[in-house]
Amino acid sequence: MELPESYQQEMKQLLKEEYPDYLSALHKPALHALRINTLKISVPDFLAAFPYDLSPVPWCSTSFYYHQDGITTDPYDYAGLYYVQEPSASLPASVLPVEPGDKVLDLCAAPGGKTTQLAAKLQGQGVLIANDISVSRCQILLRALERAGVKNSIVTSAAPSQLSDLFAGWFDKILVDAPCSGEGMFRKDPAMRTSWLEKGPDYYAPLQKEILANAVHMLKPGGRLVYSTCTFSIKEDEEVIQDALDRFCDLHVVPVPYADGFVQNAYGTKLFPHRIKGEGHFVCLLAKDGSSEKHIEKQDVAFAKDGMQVTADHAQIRRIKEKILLEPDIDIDLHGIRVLRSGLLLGEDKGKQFAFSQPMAMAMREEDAENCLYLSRKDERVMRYLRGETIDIHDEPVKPGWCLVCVDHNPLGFGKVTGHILKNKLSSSWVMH
Ligand SMILES: C[S@@+](CC[C@H](N)C(=O)[O-])C[C@H]1O[C@@H](n2cnc3c(N)ncnc32)[C@H](O)[C@@H]1O
Repeated sequence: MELPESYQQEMKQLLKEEYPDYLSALHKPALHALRINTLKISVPDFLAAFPYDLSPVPWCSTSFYYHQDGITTDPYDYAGLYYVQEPSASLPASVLPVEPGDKVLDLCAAPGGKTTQLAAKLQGQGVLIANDISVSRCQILLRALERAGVKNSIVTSAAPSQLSDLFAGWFDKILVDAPCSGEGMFRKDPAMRTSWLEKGPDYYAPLQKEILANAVHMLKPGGRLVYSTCTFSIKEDEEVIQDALDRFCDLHVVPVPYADGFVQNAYGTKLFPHRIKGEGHFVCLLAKDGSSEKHIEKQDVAFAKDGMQVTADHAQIRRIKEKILLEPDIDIDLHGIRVLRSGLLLGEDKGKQFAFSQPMAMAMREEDAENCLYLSRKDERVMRYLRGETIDIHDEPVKPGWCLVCVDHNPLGFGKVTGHILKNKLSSSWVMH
């Protein structure tokens, strides 16, 4: 589909002599990137082990372009070692200065690309509230957090106005990756051009202003907030920031580091597909005046059973019927808010036996298990295990009973060893099809 006429006029005004370059960029293929999950593996260790060609995305130290197929069916993807993320989408969370121990809110979080990036920055310390108004999209978000091995998140599905007073002045860092008209997606997803005609900047701008105002209300003095969109419209970007600056006199814009091709003004940074290798984004970093203190907790063993353990920062064990969860200990009563998951699901306690959950395996490190089966990524048993099959044990030194199955030292899931057989304990919804 052609670009909508009124959009063409807006972009001509915005880009002036660069407009033809923008148009020709729309005919080039979209670019693909993956972001290494540094909650599980360091960048050098991942690059040393991963067999595909990767090249760095200039504005995000954990993001890399890839050019091959097969990335989304690789065992390392299954192990949560990376997340496939459009290159320019890695900028917002990379400029939010999240530190371990922070209380972080991702207000429009689903499907979870930026949430998992924020969780990696927290390194398991502090708490991450991941919210999205759409319950169905929250299910995808929850799975992304589980696969990434995140222990300290709470997934809620609420309108920002429902959270605003409850969490007034509570968060150190907030990401508002707002719903938008998606102009930056026109190359990757031409269907966005049709939805732009139905819901364009005039539809989204009032919604974005309201979402951002609620977010600022939840930010601590001294806190930082990123507002981002994947659109170029001044109405949805600069004018939304101006509205927040008009409403909150203790708010100001903070410059973000420049990378080649960025377009920067007093409101933020724009990424255009003819200037950078990516689809397009707008990012603004805001600071609230003042200062606040926080302290980092040390990680303790929080749960241990049958030779498997999970460590956590400031967490408590909670039982909901048979389900056992490791829950971040926050001082806010979430009664009345739809909570899809609070913390990490450890497993189900059925009296005589305890069944470990797949999210627990994803949140463990090899040293958290007394009994591990180590498989190399070249071993054909890796894919058989991921397909839910029983696998043979060769001469690996594993003991009978619960066992953590690892690919190159990275946990994939549980099994139970009897003799020379490993019975597969992947739950059906995690089996690779
Ligand atoms: C751009 S997407 C977020 C993408 C996500 N941050 C990521 O990186 O994977 C915007 C999200 O805002 C949510 N949304 C729509 N209206 C909303 C509202 N009024 N309040 C909060 N979230 C809203 C949508 O469901 C959608 O998931």
